[in-house]
Parts: sequence; C-alpha cells; structure tokens
Amino acid sequence: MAEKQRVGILLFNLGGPETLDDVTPFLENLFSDPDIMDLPPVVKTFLPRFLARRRAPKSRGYYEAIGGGSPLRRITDDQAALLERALNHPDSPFEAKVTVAMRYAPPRIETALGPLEAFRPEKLVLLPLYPQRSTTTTRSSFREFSERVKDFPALSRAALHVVPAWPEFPPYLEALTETIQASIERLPKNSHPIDVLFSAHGIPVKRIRQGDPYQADTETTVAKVGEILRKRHPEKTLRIHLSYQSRVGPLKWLGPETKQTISTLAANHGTVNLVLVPVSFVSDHQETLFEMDITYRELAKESRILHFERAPALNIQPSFIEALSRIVEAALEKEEFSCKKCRCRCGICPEKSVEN
Ligand SMILES: C=CC1=C(C)c2cc3[nH]c(cc4nc(cc5[nH]c(cc1n2)c(C)c5CCC(=O)O)C(CCC(=O)O)=C4C)c(C)c3C=C
Ligand SMILES: [Fe+2]
Ligand SMILES: [Fe+2]
Repeated sequence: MAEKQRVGILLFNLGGPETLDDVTPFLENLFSDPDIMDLPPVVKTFLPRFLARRRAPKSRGYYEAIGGGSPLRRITDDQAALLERALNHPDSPFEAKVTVAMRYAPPRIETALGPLEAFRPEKLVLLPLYPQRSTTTTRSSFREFSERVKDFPALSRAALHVVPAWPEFPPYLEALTETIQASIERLPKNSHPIDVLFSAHGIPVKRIRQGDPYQADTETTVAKVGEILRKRHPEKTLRIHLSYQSRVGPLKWLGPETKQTISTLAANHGTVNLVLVPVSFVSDHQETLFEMDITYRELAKESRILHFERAPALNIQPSFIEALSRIVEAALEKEEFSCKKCRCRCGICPEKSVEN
C-alpha cells in the first residue's frame, strides 16, 4: 500500500486565562501585540504591563463569575482531537496531525510547532479559528507563525496551504444555522416576530478605515445565515440584526453596541423573542459565558424582553467539526500559498498580494 502523505494542521486561536492568576500575564501578552495595540516605540516597554495591571481586576471579575477561568483551551484541544480523528478516516489519502497555537496563553506557538516538526509533514495547513478575517486576530497569528517557523526547518520546507478565513464556507454557515434553529425551537410558541441578533466582537473603527476586512466578512456571514434561516422558516417572521460587543479602551469601536441594540429592540420594536448569536467566536469563553449569558440576559430581562435564548457556541458540535475538516480538504486542493510581495503570510496584506 502506498504511504499516505503527511499533512500538518495548525489551528490558531487567541487563548484565555485558565486561572485567575493567569489573567495579568494574558492581558500583558495581548496589550504587547502590535496588531492589537499600535504603540509608539517610547511607550512599548512599559505601557502593556501598565495597561494589563489596570485592566486585570475587571477581567478577573469576569472570569471569577464563570468559574475561575476560561474554558477556551480545553474546548480548542477537543476541537483539534476531533478534527484529527475526522481527517484520519480509513479512506483518507493523507495522515493528519493537528496542533493548537494560542496567541496570548498556553499552548503558545512553539509548543504547537515542535510536534508538527517531528511529524515531518509534506504539507502544512494554517487554519485560524476565526471565521472572519481581522488584522487583530488572523494577521497577528500569521505574523507570529512567520516569525517562529524559521526555527523549525522541517516545517519551513513543507508546502504551505493557508486559510485566511471562511466567512461564507457553506458547511460553516450550515453549522452556525443549526445553533440558531436549535434556539428558535426552544422559544415558547407564540405569534410574535423572532429577533435574531448576531453579536460579534468589536474592533476599533480606525482599523476598518485602514482596510481591515473584518466588518465586511462579518456582514457576509450574517447576511448568508439570515438568508438560509428565512428560506427554511417562511412561516416565521424573522428580524435579523448585527451588533458588536466587548469594547475595550477609549477609541471608537464598530457599532452599534450589543447592549444598545438590545435596549433599542425592547423600547422601539416591541421585541418579545430574542435569540442572541455569537458570531466571531467558535468556542465558549468569557464573551459568551459572561457577557452574553449574564450581562445581556439580565439586560434583556430588565428591558422586559419575555423570551431570551443564547445560541450555543459551535464548540464540538459534529457539523462544525465536519466543517473544519471540509475547510482543510478544500485548502489542500488549492495551490501552495505564496505571498509574492511581502511574504508576510498574513492573507490580508494591504497590497492584496496574497492571491494563491
Ligand atoms: C484591546 C483590544 C481588543 C481587540 C481589538 C480584540 C479583538 C478580538 N478579540 C477576539 C476574541 C477574544 N478576545 C478575548 C479576550 C479579550 N480581548 C480583549 C481585547 C481585544 N480584543 C481583552 C482585554 C480580552 C480579555 C478579557 C477582557 O478583559 O474582556 C478572548 C478570550 C477570552 C477567554 O475567555 O478565553 C477571545 C476569544 C476577536 C474574535 C477579536 C476581533 C475580531
Ligand atoms: Fe478580544
Ligand atoms: Fe503578505
């Protein structure tokens, strides 16, 4: 029997503090990232630490409220193990190995690259667990990969297949639609419209003006899922909305803010049924378990919205694992990736030089 081709898959995510003691170092890593905070060189040496210490008490409060830490690492490890199992089905033309690189918390990229190097893959797929591209997430992870992969010669030689994002990949849309349908089913039967509010992580508006494709990618996902839902449920009046959450710092961020939208829906649109959908996150973490499940649920109640459902995060939902394996297969069918101008491998170069 012919030997199977070895394919490494590197999943990227942001990471989160697993314990309350991990909160400050996590925040310091985040605020030190030039793709998150564009700091002038004179303040770079001390400002991230200062900002992390200032933010930490507030952040720790969030993590305390959800059981003392973020479940993001555990869920992402489970996603990786299930994806590897799905890809290594008996008829698969390749042998797959999947590892996880978190940007600001363990397992950091070195931990992910070591076992991949030992596996000696012929092909390497970079798959960010961010369905929508952003300089703050996708480019940050790819930039770190480009810098660190040089220390892993066997990996540097592997053919690179990059998935910059997958905002309208049909199996992803299907998995996301499933979470919303499940939530709609849980609403008590009534004749009122159903407001489906997609809530995405915000980013500063300045980024969008500089060419960050995040807002456009997010709007694409929401429009496509809205279309699928309306087609499948012609008997229901569905009202689709998009807002942004988790604003940090003094800059103007993308709007409208989710809390404002919930209040407006209640006050001006007579909302009775509200389904809140996490859109930029594929796993549960602080933003779903605290911000959505605690803060926004309370706000909906105070605003007299009778029925509130939060759509489950994709986590290890079988249709989502299936979507991830289809993304990998599609990436392998494409030519090897090459960024002709800057070789930054970011997938979101302003020069648009990253076509396959
Ligand atoms: C400071 C600016 C921030 C930008 C820009 C930002 C973009 C961004 N973040 C995610 C996903 C996650 N963020 C998480 C935590 C987190 N993010 C910021 C700040 C920015 N994020 C902070 C300060 C924190 C810490 C928590 C807090 O204090 O609010 C996490 C991990 C959380 C966990 O519980 O594990 C994720 C995931 C996306 C998708 C995004 C832009 C598209
Ligand atoms: Fe964030
Ligand atoms: Fe580039």
